Amino acid sequence: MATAQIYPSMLAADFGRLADAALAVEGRADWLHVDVMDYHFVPNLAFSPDAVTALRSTTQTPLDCHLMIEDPDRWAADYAERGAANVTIHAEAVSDLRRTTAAIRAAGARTGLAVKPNTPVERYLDDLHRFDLLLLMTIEPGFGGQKFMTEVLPKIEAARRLIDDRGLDLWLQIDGGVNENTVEQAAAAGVDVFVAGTAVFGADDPGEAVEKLRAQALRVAPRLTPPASPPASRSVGDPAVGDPA
Ligand SMILES: O=C(CO)[C@H](O)[C@H](O)COP(=O)(O)O
Ligand SMILES: [Fe+2]
Repeated sequence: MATAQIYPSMLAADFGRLADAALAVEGRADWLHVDVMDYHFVPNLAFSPDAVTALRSTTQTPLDCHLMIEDPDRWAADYAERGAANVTIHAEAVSDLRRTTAAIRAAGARTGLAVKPNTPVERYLDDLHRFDLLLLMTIEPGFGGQKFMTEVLPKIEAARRLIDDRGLDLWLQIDGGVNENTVEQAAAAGVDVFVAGTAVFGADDPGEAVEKLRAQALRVAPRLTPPASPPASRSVGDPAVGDPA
């Protein structure tokens, strides 16, 4: 059993009112997803370390940093030191996976491995035990508001089987195009952590949008359970944060 978790992506928030956006989902969102982009790994630029520090001070919700940068070996630990509770690095960008995951953990954060839609998970089988989270991109990274790639669904199902068969302690996350029309397919395929930007911050009531997405996932996936305690009553460092039930 695993907890169904919804992570609103700050990339879709109003950049002039980021604190308000974070507060709009506080107590409803499990974590906040923060996309870090460097104009090199992806053709877009977002969320410096200082922005993470600032966001960290405005919300109780744990931060999940998704590093879409050319040199995660050099910068990943800094995001953990700035207060990210999870730092995810891209398989296509990392050079020294063992050292970089160790540095992230030493700075006190969980760590995730992200793969683009065409990157096979099988390539990293021997390293999966170093991670807490596996992120399967359901769009080509770089921009929000793209269409969910349904062709990734078999990859999600295969990853779910792999995690279960090997007994890996790994949350399975997807990112890109998650909305009311796609969340159920993904949940049924085996996802437990759903990043959603446009579907949350494009809604009239972002907090309610989070609850609706979680309810949809729970409806179709019996393996998923609701959060053990309301996200509002938890804090970073609390072992209950997002723990599988
Ligand atoms: O990593 C990302 C883009 O590379 C974002 O997390 C993604 O944009 C989420 O936004 P949406 O839900 O609108 O697709
Ligand atoms: Fe992301």
